[in-house]
Amino acid sequence: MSEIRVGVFGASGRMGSQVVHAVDKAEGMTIVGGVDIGEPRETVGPAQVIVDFTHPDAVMDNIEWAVSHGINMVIGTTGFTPERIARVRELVEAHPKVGVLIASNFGIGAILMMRFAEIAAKFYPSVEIIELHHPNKVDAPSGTAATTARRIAAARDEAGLGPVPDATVHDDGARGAVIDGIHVHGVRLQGLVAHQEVLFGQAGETLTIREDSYDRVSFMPGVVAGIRHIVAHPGLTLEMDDVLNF
Ligand SMILES: NC(=O)C1=CN([C@@H]2O[C@H](COP(=O)(O)OP(=O)(O)OC[C@H]3O[C@@H](n4cnc5c(N)ncnc54)[C@H](OP(=O)(O)O)[C@@H]3O)[C@@H](O)[C@H]2O)C=CC1
Ligand SMILES: O=C(O)C1=N[C@H](C(=O)O)C[C@H](O)C1
Repeated sequence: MSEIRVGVFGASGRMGSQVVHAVDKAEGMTIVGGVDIGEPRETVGPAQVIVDFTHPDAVMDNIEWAVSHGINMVIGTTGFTPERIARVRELVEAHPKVGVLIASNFGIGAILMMRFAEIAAKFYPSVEIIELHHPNKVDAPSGTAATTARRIAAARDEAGLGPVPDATVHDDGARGAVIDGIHVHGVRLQGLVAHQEVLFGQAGETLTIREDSYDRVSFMPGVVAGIRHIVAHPGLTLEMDDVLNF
């Protein structure tokens, strides 16, 4: 079988450079081009899959371009609101042969953390998220924290839990951002890479689910699995649960 031809948007970035290396080493796929800001996207023209780790301000335009050129995408760039997801859904519906995978985190521990948090959500009235990242991160709160908050909120809704009872806000941001009713706190600190804690509480007990990525190499098996998945799955795939089959 022929190799999957992979292009990378954001190829010189912290993540993009790791992706180039990981795809180069992976069996059954090969790098056909990399693009950075200001460079022509046509460079990756022969690609079957484009991996995008660029910037929340750039990613929607990149998707419009790739999907309209019939190229599948694996997207790790963050900044996806429900409105942005709806637009991507429209695009892939208009190009039914194309697959787009959007995952806010490709690390296995983070994928499990989000799932575990979703399972725990219905058992605890109180919940808060703390995300901790390197200081050069462009966005806050992180995509992982936003996705976790939305999934927890959906699980709470489904279980008939009301709003989190501890959400008093009369301060200068000390209680963090609020996403779908869930408080999210962002820490930016030299020495960190990517970390998150989800704290659950009820009378007399807490549960903390924590994941730490110490090196961006931790995201690479997920990216490679995403590339293999998307060439066989047209349409929109959100997050890694279906890719990992759980
Ligand atoms: N889903 C996941 O598992 C992970 C997601 N991320 C997300 O990935 C994104 C990138 O993170 P990171 O690699 O740390 O960031 P970097 O700033 O290190 O890399 C981004 C790269 O994209 C380039 N770039 C910016 N705009 C464009 C564009 N329009 N076309 C092509 N290239 C462009 C930048 O170029 P220049 O430097 O010249 O601006 C840079 O080389 C963020 O949204 C981050 O949150 C990060 C880690 C894991
Ligand atoms: O910018 C990063 O570094 C990361 N971004 C993603 C996010 O915003 O959740 C994934 C991971 O946390 C690393």
